Amino acid sequence: MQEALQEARQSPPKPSNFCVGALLVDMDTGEVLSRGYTLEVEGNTHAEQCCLIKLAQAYRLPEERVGEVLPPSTAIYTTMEPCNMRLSGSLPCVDRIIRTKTTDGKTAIKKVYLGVKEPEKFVGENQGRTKLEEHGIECIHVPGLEEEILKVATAGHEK
Ligand SMILES: Nc1nc(=O)c(N)c(NC[C@H](O)[C@H](O)[C@H](O)COP(=O)(O)O)[nH]1
Ligand SMILES: [Zn+2]
Repeated sequence: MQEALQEARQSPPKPSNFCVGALLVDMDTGEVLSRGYTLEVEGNTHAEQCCLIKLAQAYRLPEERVGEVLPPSTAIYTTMEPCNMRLSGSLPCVDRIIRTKTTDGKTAIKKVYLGVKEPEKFVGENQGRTKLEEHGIECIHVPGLEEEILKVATAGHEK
């Protein structure tokens, strides 16, 4: 989670979203497969989305096929819980995580480690965790960095 927070610190602050950082990790080997932060990839991109896009690009695949190159027991560490609705209308990260299907039809991402729940500033209560759990994806809150994560996440918000 510390490494994800390091990523978040690189995100350009904006009043209309949160600065978030994320890592994709192979749980069997501990290898960091990809890392990203909000707005890293061009467009209005989220940290989790950037991790998936960058890995897909490395394999010359579109993001929606990234599940084909993810190990079967992948975890995503994200400083803020994945979004389940976005004001911009872009596909939420919960759906991007769920569609990382491997060839056996299961999701490659099995665990989501999150630093904080999403503050109810933009879209009210984030129901993402329920949806992830319904798809057999375990959500684990990693305590201890909440204050720092939120300070970084809201850097672009008016004081
Ligand atoms: N988990 C997560 N990772 C991010 O990288 C990010 N920026 C958010 N932010 C959640 C917030 O709800 C949305 O940023 C707003 O709803 C605005 O939506 P857009 O980002 O413009 O699509 N959440
Ligand atoms: Zn998102």
